[in-house]
Amino acid sequence: MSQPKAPHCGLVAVIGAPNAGKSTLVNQLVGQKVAITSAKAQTTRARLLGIALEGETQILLVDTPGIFEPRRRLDRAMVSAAWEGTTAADAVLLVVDPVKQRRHELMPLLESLKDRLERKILVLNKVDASAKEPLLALAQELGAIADFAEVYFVSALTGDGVPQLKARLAAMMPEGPWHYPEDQVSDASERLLAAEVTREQLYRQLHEELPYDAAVRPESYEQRPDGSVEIRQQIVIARDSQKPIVLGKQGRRIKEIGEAARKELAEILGQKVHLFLHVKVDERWAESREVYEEMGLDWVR
Ligand SMILES: Nc1nc2c(ncn2[C@@H]2O[C@H](COP(=O)(O)OP(=O)(O)OP(=O)(O)O)[C@@H](O)[C@H]2O)c(=O)[nH]1
Repeated sequence: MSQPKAPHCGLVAVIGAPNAGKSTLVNQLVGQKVAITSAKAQTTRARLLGIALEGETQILLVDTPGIFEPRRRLDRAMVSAAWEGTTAADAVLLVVDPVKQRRHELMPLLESLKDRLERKILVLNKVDASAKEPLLALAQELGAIADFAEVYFVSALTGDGVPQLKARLAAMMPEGPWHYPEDQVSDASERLLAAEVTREQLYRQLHEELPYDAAVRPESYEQRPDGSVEIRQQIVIARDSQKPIVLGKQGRRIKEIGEAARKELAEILGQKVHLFLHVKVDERWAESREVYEEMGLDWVR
């Protein structure tokens, strides 16, 4: 792998309450879609890493799942993945939505930041949707709880303020060789990314009808000689009664989900995509080690 003359490389952990805009910010910092964003909270299950480049510096971003009260095993695994990603970081970004502050989720995060040695940066996001004065007051209030090295006001959506944040992050990264080739923006395998895209469509199209009880498992991912890619995935649901919801009348719903995911994938991968979806009922999927590992999560007791 070729390296620049004076390479710098470091890790930045991105934490925040669900829906604060972490995925959107990572995408904006990287400059293209890597992490999957959605209006529904807690959708980030797999740990995806965004890689941002700024001059000779590579910034590795750990986009963590929303941290919340863990109940099921799956939830505990998400929380553990979130924190695992933040242990050896060179900086921690706390992303806050100043409008919907979700204090019950924000406060424990702020508390836990107190003991952390990394450089802490407060990012007040969504400035496009909030008034200025309360923002300053909020920055002061949160700054009194955890000791932030810096505060940034950004809009991850429009990109406002993000270049400044990125330049500053780059300046904090230690000297060291790049970990990834220049053209790589994510270490998530394409299989996993493809499953994330389908899962996002599943949630987007089924809204509240199918809360968190579904997973998308990658089955196969094969390059065809004609330059296209054939992707097979399983939509795993917990109950038989959910099958008609996913399939829709005469299979129309799953067809639409597949079509939207296929289009998006073709765009991201830059090649023609053949996507095959199958629905499988597995009552115990949320307790299955295999499903966890496929999603890039560790199995926690
Ligand atoms: N107006 C506005 N909306 C934003 C901004 N950043 C993110 N959003 C929206 O907020 C919602 C949540 O954004 P995500 O990036 O998915 O949030 P997240 O923190 O990764 O969420 P989890 O995966 O649930 O932890 C989405 O609907 C985004 O479009 C912003 O700067 N301005």
